[in-house]
Amino acid sequence: MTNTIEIKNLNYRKNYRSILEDVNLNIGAGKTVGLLGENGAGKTTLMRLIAGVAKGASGSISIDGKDDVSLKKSFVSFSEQLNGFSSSMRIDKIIRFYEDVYPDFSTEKYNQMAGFLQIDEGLRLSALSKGMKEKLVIGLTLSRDTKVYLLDEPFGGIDSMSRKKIIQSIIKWKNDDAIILVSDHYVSEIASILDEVVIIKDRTIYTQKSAEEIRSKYAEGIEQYYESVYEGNDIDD
Ligand SMILES: Nc1ncnc2c1ncn2[C@@H]1O[C@H](COP(=O)(O)OP(=O)(O)OP(=O)(O)O)[C@@H](O)[C@H]1O
Repeated sequence: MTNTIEIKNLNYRKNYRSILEDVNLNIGAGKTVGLLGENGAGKTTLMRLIAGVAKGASGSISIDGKDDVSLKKSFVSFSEQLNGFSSSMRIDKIIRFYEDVYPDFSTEKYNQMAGFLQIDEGLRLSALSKGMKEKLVIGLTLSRDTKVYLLDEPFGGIDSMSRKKIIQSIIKWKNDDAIILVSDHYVSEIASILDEVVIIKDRTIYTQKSAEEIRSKYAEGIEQYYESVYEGNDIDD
């Protein structure tokens, strides 16, 4: 199988501080991967680098063998927060913007998700709660047809019923060969759909393991494994 995301010797500094060091990571086509790490570990930074939003790293990040920033925009759908939009903008205008900017954006797919996201398109951004904004970001991100979806801590403010529905829709709509990388501090709800787990610790990729391997070693599953890594007592080969 081809490696759809291939990261080699990636180093990134910001304001004279090292943020990521010697990151090497391969993610195969079709995988749903949990990117875990404590606050400030570098999850968002790594996603911004993969999406081509953050620049200035050394090393390489290629998607389907191509390391070209302009192509990344068409290959990667990244759940950026809606900071670029004015808070007085109406949701329907934001959706029209996505339709114009991303030729792969499917309004039909968005409308299907909107059924359970229950976001009134007539509202202005400023009228949305934290959880409603997060739902909108997820809906917009997943409604594109791309090779890679990056969901950065997507569920923080979302109630558990909606989380479950969103997770079901991820399974339903994901193309077989698309990659989903989803970051979080804890994983209990998404654990069931993960094929692999990647943990960032000490500015680098501490481990990448298949979810199956973790489940076979840890009775309580991925959450327990993640905690044991951070407590420094993971059972390893
Ligand atoms: N614009 C910036 N300028 C300087 N340092 C930054 C900037 N953005 C992030 N950092 C630093 O980079 C490190 C990684 O931050 P990042 O946001 O990628 O972590 P994270 O794992 O996503 O954290 P969280 O779970 O809290 O969102 C942190 O130490 C943070 O202070």
